[in-house]
Amino acid sequence: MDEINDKKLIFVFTGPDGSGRKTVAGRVGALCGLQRVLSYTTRPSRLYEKDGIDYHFITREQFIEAEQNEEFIETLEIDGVYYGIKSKEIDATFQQHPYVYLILNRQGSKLVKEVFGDKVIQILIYADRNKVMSRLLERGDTTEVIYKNLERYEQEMGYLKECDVNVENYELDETVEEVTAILNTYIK
Ligand SMILES: Nc1ncnc2c1ncn2[C@@H]1O[C@H](COP(=O)(O)OP(=O)(O)OP(=O)(O)O)[C@@H](O)[C@H]1O
Ligand SMILES: Nc1nc2c(ncn2[C@@H]2O[C@H](COP(=O)(O)O)[C@@H](O)[C@H]2O)c(=O)[nH]1
Repeated sequence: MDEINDKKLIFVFTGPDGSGRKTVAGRVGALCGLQRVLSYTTRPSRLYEKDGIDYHFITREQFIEAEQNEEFIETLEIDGVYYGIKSKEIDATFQQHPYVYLILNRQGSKLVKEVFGDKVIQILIYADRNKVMSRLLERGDTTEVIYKNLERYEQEMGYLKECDVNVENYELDETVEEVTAILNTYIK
């Protein structure tokens, strides 16, 4: 266990919605041996999403109860939808794996950095607005969801300079290769 405690690192994938964070993080995570800690959300699942894979989908009442019990390390509200990561799940994952990863927006990434300091590596994945829009359309998101996401584009991109790593995601295989090579420099 001491060996895990010495090595433990949290890789936070951030960046604009639709830039490909989840796809890149999933592939890099598998290649680098990172374990994902999933967020909880009160948002209804989208057609392509699965409970326990993309998020833990819970009711607003369940979220509020967990929040009152101080179970979340941080929470986020966007347009009446709540998101959060449970501290206990980060701790439990660290009992088994030295390296975990999270997918968070700018606010969550910043807060996790404040809590865990230099144990946190922030990786911003990005693509231009047009790419984001076309990928989300192809994924089947509604135009309403896409326009809501794009409203946050500049804000999320504005975090680029504060991240340890930033990679443009155009050719997926190249992005995965580049991010994997960088993350391997952090993993001993
Ligand atoms: N380099 C790429 N080239 C083409 N398509 C990609 C690339 N990277 C990701 N995609 C596709 O773009 C879509 C959005 O990717 P993904 O879900 O990983 O993004 P995200 O940033 O996690 O977005 P969100 O937070 O909205 O779920 C997916 O359908 C994914 O398969
Ligand atoms: N700070 C946090 N941000 C989170 C969390 N879970 C997801 N997110 C981010 O929210 C937006 C919107 O997500 P969507 O899936 O509804 O499009 C996106 O940037 C996510 O990465 C969390 O627990 N904390």
